[in-house]
Amino acid sequence: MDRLKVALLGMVMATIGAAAPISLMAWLSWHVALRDEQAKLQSFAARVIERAELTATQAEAALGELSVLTAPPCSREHIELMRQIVIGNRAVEEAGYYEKQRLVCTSWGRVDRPVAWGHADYVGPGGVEVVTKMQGRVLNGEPVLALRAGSYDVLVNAGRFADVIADDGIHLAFASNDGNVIAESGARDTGVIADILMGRPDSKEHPHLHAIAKRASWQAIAVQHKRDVLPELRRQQRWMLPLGLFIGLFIVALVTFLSHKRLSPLAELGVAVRRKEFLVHYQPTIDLRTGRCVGAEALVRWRRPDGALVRPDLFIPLAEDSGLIQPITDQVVDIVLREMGAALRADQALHIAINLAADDVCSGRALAVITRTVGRHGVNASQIWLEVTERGFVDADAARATLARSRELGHTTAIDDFGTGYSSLQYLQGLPVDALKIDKSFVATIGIDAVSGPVIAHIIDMARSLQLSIVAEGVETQAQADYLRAREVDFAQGWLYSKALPADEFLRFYRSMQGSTDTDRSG
Ligand SMILES: Nc1nc2c(ncn2[C@@H]2O[C@H](COP(=O)(O)O[C@H]3[C@@H](O)[C@H](n4cnc5c(=O)[nH]c(N)nc54)O[C@@H]3COP(=O)(O)O)[C@@H](O)[C@H]2O)c(=O)[nH]1
Repeated sequence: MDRLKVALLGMVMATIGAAAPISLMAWLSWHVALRDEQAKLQSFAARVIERAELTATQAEAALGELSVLTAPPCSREHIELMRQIVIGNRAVEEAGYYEKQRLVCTSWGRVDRPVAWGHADYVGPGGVEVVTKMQGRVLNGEPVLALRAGSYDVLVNAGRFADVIADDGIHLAFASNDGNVIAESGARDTGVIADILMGRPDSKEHPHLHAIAKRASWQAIAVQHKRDVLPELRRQQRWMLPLGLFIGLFIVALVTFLSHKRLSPLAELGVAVRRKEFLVHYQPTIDLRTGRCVGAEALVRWRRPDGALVRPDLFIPLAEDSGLIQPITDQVVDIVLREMGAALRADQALHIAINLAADDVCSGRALAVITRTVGRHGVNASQIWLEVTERGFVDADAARATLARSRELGHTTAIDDFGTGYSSLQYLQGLPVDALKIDKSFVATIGIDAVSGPVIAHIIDMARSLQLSIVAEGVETQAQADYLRAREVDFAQGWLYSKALPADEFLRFYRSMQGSTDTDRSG
């Protein structure tokens, strides 16, 4: 993914990451507030049911006491006993005595107008009848409910059934299961209880919240307008919104961090390794004696997704520091054998030099990869030169073992950039190497730097005394080439001959030079 896409994706994710937790917390605080208010309504409904049951139990107890009275009906003594029972019972307002289904006397005296034994609305489990709208008997203008058993009834203020102290805005109702409202209390939202009893406010869009508690033939309903949830909502939002903001900021910081990491050169290089974005150019190696191209140095390049070609000195140090160099070496080996396999098989005098990094040399791991790949392509190991810089000798014993092993396998091993590190004659003597590449900084001094000039002569003498082949790098002028040939340096590379070329161009160059000599070239 290119940088623009990563940056865009990062921005989109950061925006979503910031907005999502804040929206989620806003949504959650609303739902938690609704849930809490719903739970509160449920507890009020349950309290109404408990209150109603207590009232009914007390009224039934009064009926039980009335049923065992033995005084002559409606006598002074009987009325007094009824009154005592009413006074001693917190739920009952009045007791009545019936003969032939007509009210004859109550706890307050004889009745002057006849009240009929009306139709019972419900019959409880113990045979107690309930009349919800008692005709003809009213207490202080309030509707009453009668419970009857035997010849007696007791009147209960219907309001007692819903007589629960609730928060402002909560409407409580006590009703029969068939939808007959018996008592209501608290704020009144006209029509809402009827809606609920008819099962209408199921929709989440309904402006009211409600809870129902049921017991036997009764139900209690607690209702509240959703706008009354706002104080609870604000309470929830007081901690949820800052939490959402904090999570949002955390996500933005995380996305920013990951995007930066993803956009870092190292991350890009990691992606390049995974996607195999590397290619190889070949810088021809010229035999200074014959002037012919006898090989090439494989030099890696990184082609980025936008097509730009990145020079190795810009990414090889990063790859070496991060451990990515090993897979890069593997890819270079694979590309070289794929592109040059046929030419190498056709001309066994042709060689390709591959650069090994310090990690490859110390671990020796690259040798196994090279051996496998070379074998797969049917190429002689001797045609693959391995170049090692002096940085590869940090672990001298490991490097020595790798060089010895590569020699056993048949590769030519060369010390690259010779002269720029700490190599000495004594040090070189102990190393199993076959060739020495003189760094281009020394070649550049030929003919112009009187002080450094003798150094290259010294390096050539030293290599000669160790019977090492010599390759001069960075040959840019004919004078340099002449000097090197006069000093019997074996090979040369440099812009005098060619820059590093793509595979097909290198093969053309190599074939074009098969018949030529250095004399031809220098004209
Ligand atoms: N571990 C690996 N290292 C590698 C690999 N491929 C390259 N490298 C190392 O990267 C360094 C830079 O290489 P590059 O940019 O390709 O430069 C090479 C030549 O283009 C340049 N050169 C060649 N001729 C001339 C010249 O006449 N003048 C001049 N100014 N420059 C010239 O020199 C570089 C080759 O250097 P060397 O390797 O020392 O022969 C470089 O250190 C590469 O080693 C890889 O696959 N693995």
